[in-house]
Amino acid sequence: MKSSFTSMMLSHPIFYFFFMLFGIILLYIKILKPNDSTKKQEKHRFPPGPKPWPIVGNIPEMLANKPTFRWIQNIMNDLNTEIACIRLGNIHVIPVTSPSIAREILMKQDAIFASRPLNWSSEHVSLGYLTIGPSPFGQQWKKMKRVITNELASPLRLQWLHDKRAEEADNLVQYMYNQCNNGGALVDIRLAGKHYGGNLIRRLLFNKRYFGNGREDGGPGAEEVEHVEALLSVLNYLFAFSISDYVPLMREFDLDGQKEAMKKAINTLRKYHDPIIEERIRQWKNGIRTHQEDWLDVLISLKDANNNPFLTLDEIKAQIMEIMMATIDNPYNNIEWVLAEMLNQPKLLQKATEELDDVVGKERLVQESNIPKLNYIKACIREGFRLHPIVDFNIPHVSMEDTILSNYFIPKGSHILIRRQGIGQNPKVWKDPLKFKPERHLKNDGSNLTLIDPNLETFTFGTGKRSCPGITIGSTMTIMLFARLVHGFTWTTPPNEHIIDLCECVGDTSKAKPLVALGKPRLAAEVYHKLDQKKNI
Ligand code: HEM
Repeated sequence: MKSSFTSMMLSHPIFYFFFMLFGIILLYIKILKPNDSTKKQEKHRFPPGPKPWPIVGNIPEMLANKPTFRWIQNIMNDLNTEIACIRLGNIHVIPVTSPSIAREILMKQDAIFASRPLNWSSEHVSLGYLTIGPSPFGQQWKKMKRVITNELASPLRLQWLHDKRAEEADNLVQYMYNQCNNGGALVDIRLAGKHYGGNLIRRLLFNKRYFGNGREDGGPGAEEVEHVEALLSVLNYLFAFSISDYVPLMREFDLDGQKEAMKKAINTLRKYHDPIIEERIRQWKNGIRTHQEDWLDVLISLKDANNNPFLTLDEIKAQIMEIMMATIDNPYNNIEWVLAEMLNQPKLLQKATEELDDVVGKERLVQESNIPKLNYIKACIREGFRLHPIVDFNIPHVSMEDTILSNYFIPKGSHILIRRQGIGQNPKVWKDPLKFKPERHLKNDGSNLTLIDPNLETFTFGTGKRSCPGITIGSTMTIMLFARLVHGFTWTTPPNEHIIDLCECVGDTSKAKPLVALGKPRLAAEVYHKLDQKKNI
């Protein structure tokens, strides 16, 4: 009875009608019916940008218009837009110059935009995404972020490292004094700033300033010059718009020569770092070392729940290289620009000096404990970060799902490039955006100023999940570097230069010519001589 009913139904035309209808519905749901992403895309357009070619997108224009960051700046200026879309291969690259869109990315939609792009250079430098900066959002990033935030850069740990920082701030003054104590001399400020940063970070990580024999006058030896240049060179090649990052078929090739140059710089760094790290691990294993003295000791001593080392050798090596790189570039670039701008407006320099004399006096050197009272000094540094960040593009963020940003469709996998300089010089946000005016950062109530800008109108450290974990140490270093230079010495333009040339490099946002200024000691001679005595203790 049952089977005759089934066969009757199967032979009935209505069955075929419903069968076809069901098939069509399925087809519609699976293929034809727009999914969420297509719906979003239909309602919202991509941000404005140049029309892409099939497959390669805008790569041909990118290759014809080096440096890429200036090409992107020009596209945004021509389109008069604060958000754009440039297709490189099949990747949507989204540059942004508006603080409100940056807040949407890093605050409102932080969970969506908290990843990083996968590419050859970051994979290579992080030994396969073992470190924080270039790692995509995930367990490894969380593990290493906790290590830096809780173990290395916590307030207690930074307090523990105070004397090492003080020692390098003293060394800076002594090195400058040695150069100009005979009635004044021309001093290379960029060199001094770079090596203060290099000395400081080597001191914090390895408890040493010099890899080699060093120099009596406190300046960098050949090894330290090579070390700092290699750090800067690796930074230069990270996220440097290599074609192979956008066209997967090209991954194995080195068309722009970037891979070779980066490998060379990484090998230089490993030549200096690895023997120290390996020897130190041996010392801890053999019980020769039992007392923590620096960040390397802290990293080696971390233990998991079973009392095994928490970090592998590769994790320690890669993370140390990343910390070195993260520390080196921002402080020296900032103070070089700030001093250059202020040499062209000597009244500002005078105001900064007066603040230091009021707060510190002239009988001793400025110390970290003075920082809360140095609001004008901090305003100058903030103004430097606004106008002259070391690179225009922040480290790229990657969208982990399709989303809408400022009413535009942003597909999953897009690379978001928040333009630090674009934000800092945005005329909708800042009056006279190209003028160096520290006063704009001062608060009327005179309360303690910091270098952080929670509104992201100056994009210095970012915010949200991928924000900088080195804010305190980075701020302290930059402030101390600038304050020691201004408090300890008078600075004027070189005799044959009435005005400092403020042109930027074509290839990046650094000052085209290194700043050289005429320096003279301005404190009592005993203040500098005391440093000599300390050294001899
Ligand atoms: C004045 C000095 C510094 C400035 C201006 C600065 C700025 C920044 C910025 C803008 C970012 C990217 C934020 C984002 O992607 O949205 C960043 C990330 C980072 N910074 Fe700094 N930084 C400084 C010093 C340091 C120092 C001293 C350290 C290490 C102790 C450090 C470690 C890092 C790390 C590990 C990241 C990656 C964070 C992540 O991807 O989760 N930075 N920094």
